Amino acid sequence: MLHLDSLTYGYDSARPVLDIAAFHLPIGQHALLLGPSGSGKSTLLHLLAGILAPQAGRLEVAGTSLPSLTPRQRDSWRGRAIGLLPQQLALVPSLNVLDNVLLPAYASDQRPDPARAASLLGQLGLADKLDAYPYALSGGQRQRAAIARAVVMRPQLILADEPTANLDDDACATVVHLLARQAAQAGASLVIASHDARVLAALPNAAVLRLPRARGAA
Ligand SMILES: Nc1ncnc2c1ncn2[C@@H]1O[C@H](COP(=O)(O)OP(=O)(O)OP(=O)(O)O)[C@@H](O)[C@H]1O
Repeated sequence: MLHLDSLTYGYDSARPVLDIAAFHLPIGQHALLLGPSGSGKSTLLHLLAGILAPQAGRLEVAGTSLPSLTPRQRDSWRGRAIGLLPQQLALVPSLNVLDNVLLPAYASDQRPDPARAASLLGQLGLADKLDAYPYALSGGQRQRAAIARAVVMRPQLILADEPTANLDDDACATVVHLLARQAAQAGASLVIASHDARVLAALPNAAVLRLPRARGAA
């Protein structure tokens, strides 16, 4: 599913943020990117999603070598292959919950499937919130809507950025298990970036990639 070798990335070419010798993840397995703040977890998720392009090294995701794609090809590939659960959930305030979940289809020119979106929202306990707007949801409900949006297109890989930040222990375990279950149902692998050790306890079989503290960081 993932093949990373000699992968480097820096926002400024003089100072690499990431330098990964090797990391390989078999299909269907889950991975945790662990590391302190500033170690490059979000940067790596953006590389895996094809939002950023590496400066050097091998980066293969679900059989596609990302460095060989143009930015436009990466955008189209992302729409088909990747489900993203960003740190700031990024629900669109002017769209109701159902339309927020259908957004990845509109964004990638694919046919929206409202029945599937509604069914996912039902599984996530939001059956009565399809017409609600994000402002009228609790934080946990917004997060579940964002999980539905991340899996609705049956992506090969789901990328979740700090999904448990600010959650208590019970809610933390619930969110990790929801993500893992939805990934399994969609036939997807799951990569969670986190500095929260509780995520490891909730997903004990995941492969772990630990990113070192950034050089020069306190
Ligand atoms: N767009 C950007 N331009 C320049 N530098 C950036 C940019 N985004 C991140 N950085 C820098 O890259 C480094 C890694 O940031 P990143 O957000 O990937 O870390 P992180 O491990 O996800 O941190 P956190 O746990 O705090 O979210 C940091 O030093 C950050 O300041």
